[in-house]
Amino acid sequence: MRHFTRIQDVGPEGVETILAQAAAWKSQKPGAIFQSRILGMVFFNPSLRTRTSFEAVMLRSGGHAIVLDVGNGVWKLEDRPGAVMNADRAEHIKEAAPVLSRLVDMLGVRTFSAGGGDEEDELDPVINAFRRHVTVPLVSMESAREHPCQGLADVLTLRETFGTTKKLPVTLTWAPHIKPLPKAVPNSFLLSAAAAGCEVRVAHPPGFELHPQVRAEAEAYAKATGGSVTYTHDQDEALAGSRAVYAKSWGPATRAGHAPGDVAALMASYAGWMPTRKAMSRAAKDAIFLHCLPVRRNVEVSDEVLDHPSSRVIDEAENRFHVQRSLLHWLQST
Ligand SMILES: NCCC[C@H](NC(=O)CCC(=O)O)C(=O)O
Ligand SMILES: NC(=O)OP(=O)(O)O
Repeated sequence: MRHFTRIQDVGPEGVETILAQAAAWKSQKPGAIFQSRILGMVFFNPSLRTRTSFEAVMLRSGGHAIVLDVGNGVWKLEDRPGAVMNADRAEHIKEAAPVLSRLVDMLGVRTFSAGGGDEEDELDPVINAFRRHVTVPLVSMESAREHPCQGLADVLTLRETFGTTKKLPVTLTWAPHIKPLPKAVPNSFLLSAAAAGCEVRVAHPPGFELHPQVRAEAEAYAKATGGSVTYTHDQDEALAGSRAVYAKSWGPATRAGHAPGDVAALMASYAGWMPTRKAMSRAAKDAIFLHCLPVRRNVEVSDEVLDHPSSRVIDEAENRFHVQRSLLHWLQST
């Protein structure tokens, strides 16, 4: 049985297979490939695109989706092994995952970082608790470490624009925000772009490094695909000649010793990292702008960048549908 909670579950080869099918089915609709199939979706956090795109995939392919919002009409779920459940979490994932598995054909879970730090995010406790206890294919709808469906949609968008991603220079740039956001999206863009053979440049202020294990994994993909990954604290240097600019905010590498106010102040001190047209003008003439959304306008990215014709953020969101249709089919096919 296959699961997809991280890019490592499919590797560069699987990325190619899933994206090729997604591209083919985008132009030639496959029909009722999920006839009478049910996708269960468990949300610990809010969503607009993920919820709608997965549900649309199932409905448009002859299947059905059941959406559960944890803590809102659904029991709060415990993930910790051996927990004494004397607080507000009434049900353990040890029961919830196998019960749902008896009732649906595939299960999706969204569970953001709990803010316990980078090492905890690497362990990805909630999605991995599901992974241990499901008996149907499990798909990540964003967890603490990765948002792999987003990564696939990002690469499909690059391919549609440029034809190929082989050695394509792309920049993943840190962007400002009012609070420290999770690293799942930057991790996934880095991993997916490296797996697709891009020349990935990562720009962030000092102290916002991505986890060494994520970087090592990206390095291995780049080595295997003829791509490359480099890091800089100089946004302009990264942007020079880039064909795509991917903006995303994320929190500092470690919050140890930072009071919440200090982190906000630290992030505010880098307000100048917000992509503007001036920054975009350093990129290649045909450069596109990407962001996973939702985006806080004029904090994270300026209006002029989001409203410029070079922005592909809406296409990128639509591509979630196409990659997920292909992915769910791939998960079901063994
Ligand atoms: N699924 C796409 C991004 C989700 C999440 N963003 C957020 O939580 C934004 C919240 C805000 O702007 O208040 C993140 O960065 O991982
Ligand atoms: N990009 C993305 O996952 O959006 P949602 O959080 O709205 O699902």
